[in-house]
Amino acid sequence: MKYLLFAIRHCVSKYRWSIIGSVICSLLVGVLWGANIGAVYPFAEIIFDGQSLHEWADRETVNCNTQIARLNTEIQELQAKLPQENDAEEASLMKTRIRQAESEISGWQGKLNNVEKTKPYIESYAPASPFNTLLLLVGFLLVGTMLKGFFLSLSMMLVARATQLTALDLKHELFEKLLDIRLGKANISAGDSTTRMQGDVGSIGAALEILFGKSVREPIKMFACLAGAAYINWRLLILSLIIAPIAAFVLYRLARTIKELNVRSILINGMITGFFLQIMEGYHVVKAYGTEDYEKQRFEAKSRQAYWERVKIQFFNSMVRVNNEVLGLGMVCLSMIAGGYLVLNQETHIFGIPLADKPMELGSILAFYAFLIGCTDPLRKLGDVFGSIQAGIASAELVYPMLQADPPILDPVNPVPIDSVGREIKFENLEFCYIDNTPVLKKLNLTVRQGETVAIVGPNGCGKSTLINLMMRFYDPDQGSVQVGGVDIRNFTQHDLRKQIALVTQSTVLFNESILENIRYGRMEATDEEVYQASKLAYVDQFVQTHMSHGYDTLCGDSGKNLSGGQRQRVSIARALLRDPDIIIMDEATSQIDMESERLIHESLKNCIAGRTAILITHRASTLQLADRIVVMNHGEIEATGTHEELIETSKTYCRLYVEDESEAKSEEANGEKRSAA
Ligand SMILES: Nc1ncnc2c1ncn2[C@@H]1O[C@H](COP(=O)(O)OP(=O)(O)OP(=O)(O)O)[C@@H](O)[C@H]1O
Repeated sequence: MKYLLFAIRHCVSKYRWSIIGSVICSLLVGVLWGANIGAVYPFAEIIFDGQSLHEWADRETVNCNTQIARLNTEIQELQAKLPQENDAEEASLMKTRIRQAESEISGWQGKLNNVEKTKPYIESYAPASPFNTLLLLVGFLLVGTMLKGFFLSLSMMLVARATQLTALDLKHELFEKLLDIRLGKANISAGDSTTRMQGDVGSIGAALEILFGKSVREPIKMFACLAGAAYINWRLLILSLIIAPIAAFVLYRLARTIKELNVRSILINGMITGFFLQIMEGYHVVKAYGTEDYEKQRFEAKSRQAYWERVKIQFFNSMVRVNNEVLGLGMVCLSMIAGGYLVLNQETHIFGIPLADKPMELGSILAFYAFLIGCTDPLRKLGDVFGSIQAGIASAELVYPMLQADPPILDPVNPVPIDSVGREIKFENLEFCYIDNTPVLKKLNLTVRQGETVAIVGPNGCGKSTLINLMMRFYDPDQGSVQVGGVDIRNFTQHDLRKQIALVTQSTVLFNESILENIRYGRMEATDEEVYQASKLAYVDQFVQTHMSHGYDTLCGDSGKNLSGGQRQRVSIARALLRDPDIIIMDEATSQIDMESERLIHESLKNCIAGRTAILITHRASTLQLADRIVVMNHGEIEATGTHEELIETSKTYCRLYVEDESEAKSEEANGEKRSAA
């Protein structure tokens, strides 16, 4: 509940007028609900007795006075007899009877006072004939019901406004947070993020809507009925409520179980979402390898697990309803037995326990039952929504810790302005591991001078991309530092740092936007003209003009699937060129580009890296030619540094990579020639 309280607090503090308005409306609904039920009394006592309100008031005045006089006489007689009574037991009975009679007198007196208080109003406003009194009551019921409906819908609208806006705020806050906390080693999967954003925020919104709606309205209605019942006979009401603590305990136990089941169900759903996203992403691999049945079975197994959790939740939710209905019925049954006994025997006590000031009339006991039955409807409605509140509590327990988590990569309190330093990049004694005790970088030292172009080569998995991840501050090193201009990059704001860098990643990430917008992502404020300029330099313009039906407005599709691998790479390079950065980082940027494009791009790359600090991770000999220096990495360490010729002589790893690469290139060239000859 602690976490849902954060959402409640937000809703109350930010949308307080809607909440206050809805509570006032709910109060009016409750009062009108109780008043409508209370109309049973005049129907039973007055109308169906063939009287008007005037006659009823007169009759009641006479009746109360008669009863008070009768009881006074009885008391006087008993008091007169008491001194002569020698039998102690008899004397005690007489004393008890005197006390009962006194209590009855106060009951009749109370009723007399009420009747006398209402009499002037009845005389001024109430119709004189019984039928007109009936019409008045029916009119009162109709108007009461219509007003109740009006205030009910107003309350629902105000609650929906406040709670849905709270859910919206939460969604925005979570989106912003997710943009920060997926950096570093925190392992928050796409499935979990999606479930938090889609399902859980909705579930919190629904729980708030119930909490400020039904959970306020229904207890008020219940309270109005209980107040009505207590007004008629509070002692009988307490007797009726004797089973309430047991029901409350059962409810408490059920609440815990339902919440735990909801947490489990949400986690399983997160897993299913993650699995589903993965299958949709790797759809063509599934088709190509014919693993549809295998994936179907895996999906069915996970869905079945989720199904069982839902079934269990529904079972316990139904138990809540049963519990509430048993409570409501138990209250009515207890009051029926006790009240029936009092009315039928015209008694005020049961087993010596006083349950009424005066013997109850049929109208009073019928109104009392009506009020208790009036309580069962809110109880049933509360039972129905109880599960949704528990689901909201469970969702809040998953969403709020995420919102409150510190981003793994933090900006410094007093950042150094990045413009005040040079652009030399230094990796100093760098150590890093993704998984504990599995070092990926081992005391790595490397300096890239300002304006220098360094190519990094090395076998798969040796840590080249990790180096880039640390340079971009997607992760912070375990030991050592990455420096720009001699300053540890942790002293710059992340925004400032990344603004100086254009990154072209291994897997080209494009969004399902137009080609124009995908390129503009490099610098959001760039004009169309600047985008076209960068496109020409990266040879995007070439294929846009010839292959794209809607030119630069052509959509790239999910993850850029409407473009070929090489085209995606070129869009990505255009994006980096548009950024006009001080530092360029390319991770295998040219791997998917055909030979002709590669040649042209290299020309533009040459211009692009001129005067800039550049790190190129590549295996391609042609790209290596752009580098001032080549660094060979192996097993998370720098194995050798030098020019191509030097490394051929000094580095076995480089020699192996380069020779393989060269022979690969040659065979590609030969294949190309064969194809063109054919
Ligand atoms: N997010 C991650 N969690 C755990 N281990 C990771 C993660 N990313 C990379 N690794 C591991 O770190 C090691 C270095 O990976 P890295 O991507 O830096 O290699 P690389 O030199 O860029 O390889 P390649 O040439 O194949 O791109 C690998 O053994 C890899 O399995």
